Amino acid sequence: MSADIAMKKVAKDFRSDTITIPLPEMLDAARVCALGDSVFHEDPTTEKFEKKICELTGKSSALFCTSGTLSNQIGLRTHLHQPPHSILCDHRGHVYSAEAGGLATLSQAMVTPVVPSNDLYLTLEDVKRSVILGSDIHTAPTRVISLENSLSGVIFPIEEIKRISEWARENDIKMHLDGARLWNVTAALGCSLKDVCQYFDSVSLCMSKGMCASVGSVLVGDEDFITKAEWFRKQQGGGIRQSGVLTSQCLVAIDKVWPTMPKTHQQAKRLGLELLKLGYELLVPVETNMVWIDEQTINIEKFREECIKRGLKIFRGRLVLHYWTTDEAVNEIIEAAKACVGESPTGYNDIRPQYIRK
Ligand SMILES: Cc1ncc(COP(=O)(O)O)c(C=O)c1O
Ligand SMILES: C[C@@H](O)[C@H](N)C(=O)O
Repeated sequence: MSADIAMKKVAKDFRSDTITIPLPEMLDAARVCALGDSVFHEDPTTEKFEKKICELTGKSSALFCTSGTLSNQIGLRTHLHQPPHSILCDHRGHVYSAEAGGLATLSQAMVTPVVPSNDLYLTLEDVKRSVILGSDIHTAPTRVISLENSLSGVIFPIEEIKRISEWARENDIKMHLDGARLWNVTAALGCSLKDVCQYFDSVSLCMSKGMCASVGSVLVGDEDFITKAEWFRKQQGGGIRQSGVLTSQCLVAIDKVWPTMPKTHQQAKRLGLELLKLGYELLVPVETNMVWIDEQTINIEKFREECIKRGLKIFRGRLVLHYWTTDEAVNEIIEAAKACVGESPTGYNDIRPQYIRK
């Protein structure tokens, strides 16, 4: 498939930002980048990328990983030692709901999934209500609090992160952030990655979603943490060789894609507003690149049909916008929604992305 055809296809794909394709400049960079064996730390491009990520996040070490699942799971495993232990996270959290049970197998960890009382993000009060402290032999004490930012496209307020982080540190609990879309959050807030990462012992950032690289994520933390995480990466088969063909794309993404995210967010806000004008409701506010239609206010099957007619791809009520989304595609999905006005709603809301493929 030619690049032009690929770009036209992805422009109309609202299923996820995982479907994004590399920019031509990324593939050009991959073709000419310096290469070496990155298991021996001899791939100059990957060393350069990891150094750049350290500068941006304020962490002393970084580790390129081939997926967000890998970076999350080895990050959480690295914080853990001898079971019984548990991880506290949002009940919708990807580390818990969509990483194939990795916490149970690789980390032998129990999970405390918490429903946020505000339906948007966890508060310190939510955490305190569910955290497991002490050493009662009936329990698996909480060793890590794992947050996600953004989650369902919603920004986790930094003030609340600060409150949770300060309390966690007082109680000797580690903080991990699944920052798969932290690029979107910082672009929306106009803040730095450091501003958010400072409250966490480890952060996983995805390069293959809104950032458009074909593969990859990166885990950051202090030197001892990343040294141990690299061990688990190797154990899980993630020690790859000339990774410069991938990290060269990631370096271009930082310069060429990250700065365009406010435009994507504006497109999402416009789409959300037009849907509200048509009488539909949204499950969460549009704060970054996701629009969640409340499926109890739309005939989701009719909507899917109208999208297919227009060559648009969706799963269900979650609509995800990205670098390749065009204004024309946004106009077309609005027209598809318009064609459903008056149809009796039939949907239900499953807010876990991996279950919205039906
Ligand atoms: C919030 C979040 N974290 C982690 C991941 C995992 O990333 P990957 O698909 O690269 O394993 C995803 C989705 O892919 C995600 O949406
Ligand atoms: C489905 C899930 O794994 C993916 N990260 C998405 O949000 O589309």
